Amino acid sequence: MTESMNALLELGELVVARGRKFCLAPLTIRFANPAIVGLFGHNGAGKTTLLRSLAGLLPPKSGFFRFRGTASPAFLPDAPFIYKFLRVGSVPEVLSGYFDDFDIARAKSIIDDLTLDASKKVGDLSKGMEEQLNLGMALARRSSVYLFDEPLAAVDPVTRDRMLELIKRHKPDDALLIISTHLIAGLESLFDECVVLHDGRLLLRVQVPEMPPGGSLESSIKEAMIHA
Ligand SMILES: Nc1ncnc2c1ncn2[C@@H]1O[C@H](COP(=O)(O)OP(=O)(O)OP(=O)(O)O)[C@@H](O)[C@H]1O
Repeated sequence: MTESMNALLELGELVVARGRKFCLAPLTIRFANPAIVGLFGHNGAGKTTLLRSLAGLLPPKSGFFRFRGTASPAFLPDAPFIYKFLRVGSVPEVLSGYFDDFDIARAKSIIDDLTLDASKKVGDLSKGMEEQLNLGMALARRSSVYLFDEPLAAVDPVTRDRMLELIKRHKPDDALLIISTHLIAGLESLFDECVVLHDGRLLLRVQVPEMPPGGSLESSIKEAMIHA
């Protein structure tokens, strides 16, 4: 097997158009190893476009992406995807009908971890609880690639920490997780690497463990974005 075929995710000269004005420039990136990758960039940089395209929801104009084997990615969109009329306790059973790779036992244990009331309707959860449920159910899929679009945008700091714990506990060790976010401070310990987009182009890719001693991830990313 060639090195290239071994990558968990590989993008080759990927171009995705969004509307008439925006285009992800040809993106060539290879994610060889399991990791948690932060996807950064200013509003409109193309983060959602990239993740939706990798999730199979926006066709490439040209170029390619491929996952290792026949894996399909577990995608968490930026708006809740679980029907609000469902009772929390019935969500694992229902989602297992949608996703072949859904792990009902893991989903139930995540719901227990979140101490959510199984008899409540999803629509009656607070916004933060609903976000946690959606994140948890995306993690309950058995995939080698997880794509999470801004899961931490609308939650308070305590809920955010619980969601980070959930990710650390339930992300399979051998999987790649790409998570788009505007938050950098406080998340440094989560990321193995960071990718920054600017106007659809790859502006920066940093391996967090290779940062110079005393170097701040936040200032490196901000510097790159300011001088782009
Ligand atoms: N449905 C759409 N139709 C046309 N253009 C769109 C659509 N959605 C997004 N765009 C455009 O695509 C570009 C990239 O948007 P995208 O949502 O991918 O950026 P983003 O980095 O996720 O931004 P944010 O941080 O604000 O979520 C923007 O110029 C945006 O205006």
